[in-house]
Amino acid sequence: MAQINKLGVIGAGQMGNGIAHVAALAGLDVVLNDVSADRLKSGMATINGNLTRQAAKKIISDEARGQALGHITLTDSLDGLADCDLVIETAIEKEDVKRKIFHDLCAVLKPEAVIASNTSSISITRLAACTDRPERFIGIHFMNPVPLMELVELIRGIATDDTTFESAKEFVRRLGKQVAVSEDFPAFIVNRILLPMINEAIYTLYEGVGNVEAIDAAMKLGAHHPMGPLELADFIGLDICLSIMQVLHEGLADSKYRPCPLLVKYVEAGWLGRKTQRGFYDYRGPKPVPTR
Ligand SMILES: CC(=O)CC(=O)SCCNC(=O)CCNC(=O)[C@H](O)C(C)(C)COP(=O)(O)OP(=O)(O)OC[C@H]1O[C@@H](n2cnc3c(N)ncnc32)[C@H](O)[C@@H]1OP(=O)(O)O
Ligand SMILES: NC(=O)C1=CN([C@@H]2O[C@H](COP(=O)(O)OP(=O)(O)OC[C@H]3O[C@@H](n4cnc5c(N)ncnc54)[C@H](OP(=O)(O)O)[C@@H]3O)[C@@H](O)[C@H]2O)C=CC1
Repeated sequence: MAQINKLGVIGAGQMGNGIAHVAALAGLDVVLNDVSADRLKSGMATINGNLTRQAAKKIISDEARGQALGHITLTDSLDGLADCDLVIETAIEKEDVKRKIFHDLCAVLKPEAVIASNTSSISITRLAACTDRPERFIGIHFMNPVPLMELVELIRGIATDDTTFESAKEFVRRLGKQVAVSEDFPAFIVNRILLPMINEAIYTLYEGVGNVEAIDAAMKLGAHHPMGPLELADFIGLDICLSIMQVLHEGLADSKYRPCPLLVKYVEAGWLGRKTQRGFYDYRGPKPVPTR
């Protein structure tokens, strides 16, 4: 089984910085890549902030915090990932963007390295087919926020070999997370169940059954969910929610997965949730205010 010592992470957004955070804490060398130098800087600032909070709460020691930061290097070029043992792609949930990344990555990455995608919904078999190593390609799907969530889904493509699967399992265990194995179907397990629920909450808002506050309170207090579905949608990112619903709708060809027109409208407005400071809530003031 291939030992993973050096990890590459493509995309320094909320998932990329979370994966870099937990891998560095587990003692792996991490190279974090993004197309934008500003994104790399803000990703690193987020990691630093989250590690500092964990140290302040005595979840980790100051020494562990310092060591983790020392394990992370930044690069704005895929060449910087050439000698990684495993590279996890965490760019936006658009298949054409991911395909281009894998095409360019394969040209520079050592042949024995494993490539993974953190995609929320896209077929692993299809992504693997655009690489030079479908047998060493796998879905490693972390949950958000990565430092706090226990689960990682592992998804084998049709060609993924046993060595790659076992290495990925060992990697996830080393990060202290639990594995759930999913077959390669649209949106896998967690999002196959979670996203239709969120989409239904948006329909509930669209049809005027309740307002934002009522819907979130109903599910928090009435079903004991830690976050209301609209608050959670803002947290995930409304662009990501829409992409997942589109993959479910197209992949399963069932109208029950039709993305709510209100979700489409928010994304078209650029109101993507927390990351753009506006979604079902407006985050620009001292406390989130419902937008409906
Ligand atoms: C879309 C996909 O493909 C798949 C997905 O990921 S779907 C999304 C899955 N995730 C969820 O469903 C999350 C649902 N929410 C929760 O479980 C909880 O609200 C939560 C775990 C996020 C927060 O827990 P909570 O009990 O509400 O506590 P809360 O007080 O808000 O936060 C606990 C601590 O974690 C911290 N925290 C939040 N995000 C963090 C992060 N990224 N890194 C480190 N710490 C973080 C909080 O700041 C807080 O610390 P302080 O008390 O020092 O402020
Ligand atoms: N949000 C969530 O709750 C979860 C998301 N996921 C999945 O993880 C992936 C990332 O999501 P998330 O972190 O939320 O998204 P973000 O939008 O927060 O981050 C994506 C990052 O990738 C960067 N990026 C875009 N194109 C490239 C490229 N060609 N090369 C390198 N970096 C690039 C973006 O830069 P820029 O902004 O400059 O374009 C941005 O920094 C998606 O596939 C998503 O479905 C999985 C689990 C949970």
